[in-house]
Amino acid sequence: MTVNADISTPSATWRDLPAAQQPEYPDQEALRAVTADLASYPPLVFAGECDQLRARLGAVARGEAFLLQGGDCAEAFDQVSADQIRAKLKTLLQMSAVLTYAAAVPVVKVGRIAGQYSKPRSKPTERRDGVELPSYRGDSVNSPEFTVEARTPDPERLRRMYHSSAATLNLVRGFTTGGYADLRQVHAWNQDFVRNSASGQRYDALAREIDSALSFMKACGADPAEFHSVEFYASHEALLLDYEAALTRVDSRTGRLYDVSGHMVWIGERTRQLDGAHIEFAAQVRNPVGVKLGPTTSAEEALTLIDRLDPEREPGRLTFITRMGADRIRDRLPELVEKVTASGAQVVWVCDPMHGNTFEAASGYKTRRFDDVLDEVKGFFEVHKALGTHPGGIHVELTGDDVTECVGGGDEIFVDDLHQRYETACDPRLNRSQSLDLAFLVAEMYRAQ
Ligand SMILES: O=C[C@H](O)[C@H](O)COP(=O)(O)O
Ligand SMILES: C=C(OP(=O)(O)O)C(=O)O
Repeated sequence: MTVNADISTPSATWRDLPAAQQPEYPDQEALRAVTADLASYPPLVFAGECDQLRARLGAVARGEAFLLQGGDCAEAFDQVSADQIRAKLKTLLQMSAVLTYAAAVPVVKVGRIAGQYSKPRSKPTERRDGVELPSYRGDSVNSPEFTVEARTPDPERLRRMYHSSAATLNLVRGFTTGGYADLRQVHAWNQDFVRNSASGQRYDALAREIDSALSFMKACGADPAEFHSVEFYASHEALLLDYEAALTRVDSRTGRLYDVSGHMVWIGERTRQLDGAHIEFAAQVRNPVGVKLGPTTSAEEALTLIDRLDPEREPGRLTFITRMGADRIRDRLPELVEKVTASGAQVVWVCDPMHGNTFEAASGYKTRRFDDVLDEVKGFFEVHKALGTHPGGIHVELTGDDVTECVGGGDEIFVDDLHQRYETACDPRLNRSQSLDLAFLVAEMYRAQ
């Protein structure tokens, strides 16, 4: 049971600090009314579930499991449909089956889902044909159309974010515990895909092996409950502090604060200032938290983040999601890992191979090369191997749809193909085939490790 946190209590110390990347709402009274309503709504997740994820991530920190975290760059309100949610889940389940079976490691599955509606932007405004308007900041803030009305931040969108997250989470819970995620469905997840895709065919061969292994185990009398449902957790960037605070509640079991908008929340590269509101907010809640670390992060900053966010040095509490870029990871990561390890902290190290590898194609589309994504993951594994530390997982932007947003991959997408199905609301995502390719390659790297 959780009860509302009084957001004017000392736990709201973040309110006195500068908060980067917040929308400028023209109607503050409307914002207050919406957040007051949100504070009265039921939690989207339970504190006990957050504790369970923290324990699972503790196993990752100790080198006993691998984290697969993935989903849309930005979820969109008009894509809260059964088909879209199932496609994302199916892709993550397939990737997880590949990693579990081919790398023989337990996989902790966390979606960028049911709350990933807010985007930090490089520039506060966008200019087109001499007209300047606020940038699109995700469906929780405004709308992508280039009109004054669409781009004006509207606090009512926070309410839609809550309801969209609730609907998504409800379906995800149904899929993951109601039979769809049963390992015996390992073929079914691939049915619409296998015929015309190299990665689909490779997956099908693996699914056949899994099937035989399951039949063998069943014949031996082993058919554990773990094979019939999966533990799946929801995560998003805790960007809009008004929303996150309205969903922060006191856990009646422990008296501690939990952000019940998602199981895990992370603080982005653009909002992780040590003296800023986001880190202060994350320090107050008991959820497992992540922090993105870009290529300019110093070892001192990483150590201070540990002191702030994981003072009890609890494995699973803090995940560092590095996003250095393929050309910098081998230079930048070793010092961070070495100094953090020397400090005695046991954080989860995760590689986001997407955000340091974005570029604009001549056609104007933002894109990423599959080879750069792969190279960053390779660099991540190399660094951890050299230091004897655990490459804890990957964090990827992906979709279950056959979009053409990133170039390369086994079923190669060329720069000239980008226009065919470029559907992301913000950054380019791996499509289903590229996601599976990545899972197979990561599994190979993990085994070699
Ligand atoms: O997903 C991450 C950021 O929101 C995104 O990379 C920012 O993109 P921009 O540089 O186009 O603002
Ligand atoms: C904005 C994101 O990443 P970063 O903070 O690493 O730029 C993101 O993961 O959506």
